[in-house]
Amino acid sequence: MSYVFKTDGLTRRFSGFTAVNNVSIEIPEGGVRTIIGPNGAGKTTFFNLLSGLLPPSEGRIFFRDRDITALHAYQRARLGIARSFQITNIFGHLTVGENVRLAAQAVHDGKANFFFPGSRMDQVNETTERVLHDVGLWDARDARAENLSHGDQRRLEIGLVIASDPPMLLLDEPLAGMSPTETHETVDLIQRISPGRTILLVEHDIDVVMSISTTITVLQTGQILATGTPAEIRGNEAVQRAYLGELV
Ligand SMILES: Nc1ncnc2c1ncn2[C@@H]1O[C@H](COP(=O)(O)OP(=O)(O)OP(=O)(O)O)[C@@H](O)[C@H]1O
Repeated sequence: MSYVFKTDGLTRRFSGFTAVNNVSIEIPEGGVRTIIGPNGAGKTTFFNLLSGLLPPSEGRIFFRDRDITALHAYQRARLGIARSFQITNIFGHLTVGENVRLAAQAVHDGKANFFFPGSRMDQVNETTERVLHDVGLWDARDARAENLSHGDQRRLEIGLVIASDPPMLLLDEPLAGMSPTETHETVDLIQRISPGRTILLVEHDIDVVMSISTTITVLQTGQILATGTPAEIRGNEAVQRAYLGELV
């Protein structure tokens, strides 16, 4: 099977505490894979290991057959592994359009590049426009980013991530703090940008998880408890005992 990510015995310890414990997983190309689990199960640590924010204590990580274990986060980003950073990436004093334009410009060399030929400028303009439409912020393009609602800032953040057209997106709790309307719009956005990409999500909203995921992986105390379709996970007794309880 072709996979985007494969981990082999991935382990991360913090001063003797094992947050991710010997996780071996293959994430196939395409679809939405959601990681769920109780608080402290190791979901964010697992994300940080995949995106290169944290080095593993043990184990290896492969991206499309390439061993990326030793690569830095920026090197992984250049391979097309994009991760959202929960608004911290947004420049509040710039407009929404300027934020997206900077992300579109930064695509090739990993840093903002203000000097390039006209043909590249056309590409940047095109990408900026497409992303603003994709994330539903075209009408807000001239607003300062800091004046957006929380939900719109989260959507802008997703826009910055997709500006580089990455094949692999890691979204850590993209719905956190959103109103029901914002949640609905953002779920819709994730579904619209998912064709042709692999999306890896950490999400707590179990209704959203069940409706949006192709496959769900359940982590518990740093280990994989189960992997399956939403229906399989819903019907899994071990998962119900450990986590879902009366939620489903
Ligand atoms: N930098 C760190 N130093 C020490 N312990 C850490 C560190 N990062 C995470 N941990 C611990 O590792 C465990 C897993 O944390 P992690 O944030 O990965 O869990 P999570 O499943 O994402 O939880 P939540 O759903 O609450 O966000 C927790 O017990 C946490 O306290």
